[in-house]
Amino acid sequence: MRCNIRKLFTLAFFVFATTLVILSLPKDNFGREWEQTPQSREAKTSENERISQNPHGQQQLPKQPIPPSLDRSAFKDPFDFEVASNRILLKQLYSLTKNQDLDAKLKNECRQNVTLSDFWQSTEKRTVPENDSWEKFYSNIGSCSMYSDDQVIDKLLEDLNKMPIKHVHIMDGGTQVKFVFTFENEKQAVFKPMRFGRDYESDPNHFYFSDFERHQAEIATFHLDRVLGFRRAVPTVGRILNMTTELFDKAEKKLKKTFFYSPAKNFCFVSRCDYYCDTTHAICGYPDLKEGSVQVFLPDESAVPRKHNRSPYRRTYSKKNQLAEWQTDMNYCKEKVKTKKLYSHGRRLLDLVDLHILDYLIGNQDRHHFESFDVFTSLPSYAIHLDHGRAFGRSDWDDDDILLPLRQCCVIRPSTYKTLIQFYSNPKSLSKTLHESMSKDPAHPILAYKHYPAIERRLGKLMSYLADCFEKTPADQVLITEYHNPDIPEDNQDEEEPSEEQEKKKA
Ligand SMILES: Nc1ncnc2c1ncn2[C@@H]1O[C@H](COP(=O)(O)OP(=O)(O)OP(=O)(O)O)[C@@H](O)[C@H]1O
Ligand SMILES: [Mn+2]
Repeated sequence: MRCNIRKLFTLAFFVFATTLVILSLPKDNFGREWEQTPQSREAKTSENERISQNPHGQQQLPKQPIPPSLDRSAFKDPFDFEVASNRILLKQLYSLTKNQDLDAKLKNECRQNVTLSDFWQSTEKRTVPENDSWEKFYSNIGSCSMYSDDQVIDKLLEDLNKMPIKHVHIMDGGTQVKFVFTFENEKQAVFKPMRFGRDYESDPNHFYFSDFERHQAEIATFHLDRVLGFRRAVPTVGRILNMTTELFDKAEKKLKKTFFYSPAKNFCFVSRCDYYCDTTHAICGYPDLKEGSVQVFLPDESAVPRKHNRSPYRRTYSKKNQLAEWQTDMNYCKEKVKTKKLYSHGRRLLDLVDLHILDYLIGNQDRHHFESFDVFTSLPSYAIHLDHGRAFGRSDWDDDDILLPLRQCCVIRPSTYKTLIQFYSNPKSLSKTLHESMSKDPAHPILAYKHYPAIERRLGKLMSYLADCFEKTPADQVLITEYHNPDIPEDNQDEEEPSEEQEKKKA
């Protein structure tokens, strides 16, 4: 009897101790990480599924989700994280730039801001039509920014989102699936379809040049560009389309042929392009709805020509030689960029820095070229912010190489600096302002909320790189409205470096 009681006690003690041990064990690390970042229900299920199916292997392609704008309840508080600017860094920046009159400087940034219609009127006595929102946008293209009148842009975005579509063509050029929409008024736009949910993170084993395009990155970058005051990105809006009536029925023959019903009875297409236009990567509706980005077509190049320039900060686009010269040589800007005709005098070096600041915030490693309008003959042209389909691929990682133009050249426009420091020091953060702007899009929410803390984190690092520049270079040489290299003669100013087309013709 006594023996049995002792056994019972021992057993009870053992069970109690085991329970205590189990309770005190740390929870699965993946689970904790995911609980920390704000995100949608969609992310939790797809990511947890991915991890449980394949904890250490390659990412699998996630299922195509329903257009999130149809399921707003899935999105919780986007600002469930702390934005803390570094007071010491802020103080350091204020003190290093205390003698700089930013407002006086930024007045010189754009010496002559004219619209295309005013320019043609005064130089050629030509009147530009303004019959619809496309024509209004075209005629208001400026010599210092792509647009200035928000009402014109908002109406254009509304039309891009609502106007009935007349034809759908496969777009030539580029590498991944894109359509050209022709609307009732014969005006056009570029459509990029949604492939994955907003929470999809790029596979870390994929190169930037083989990553999937993301339609939401195009929309979000248009908004961020506007929030940052650049206004050099192409207006882009979200749109949910009916696969049958708006895409299939209006599609050209060679596109129509690629439509099919999947085993799940969803209507899908493959289209034709160089990458990911095959049955395993088919784009499917739910069951007949498809979301995508609609970006206004830039004016036809025969009327408003553009120059296509290869970026000096282009990556290698090669698996074998992965690092470009600029990624290994911190003197690259001084020796190889500031000395080039295109960058030695004028606005272009500052444009390049602005472009890379934007790219850093959005995580875009794919800046191989940039285009600029070749129409304001006597005025310097700006780099158009175009092609952001590969941005917002990772929220957990920052590629500081994207900022090398700033870190090496150490120049920045006073207006850009003013905007950045305002956002960094203000209680109304950059991500909040961006969120507010994107909320106006009919397909909102545009970004998975986990990208908001990523943007704030990157802004903090950007400010710290700026402080490094101010530490090693006098502030008045960093905050400039035009760059001029005293060692390079300025005489042949209008004889610009040949564009890529000219180089190709010569070859
Ligand atoms: N909105 C637009 N209006 C006019 N032309 C455009 C527009 N968007 C893109 N293009 C043209 O189409 C080309 C390809 O577009 P984009 O760069 O977006 O495609 P991509 O598939 O990302 O290409 P790549 O893989 O070469 O980067 C651009 O270089 C540009 O000249
Ligand atoms: Mn691209």
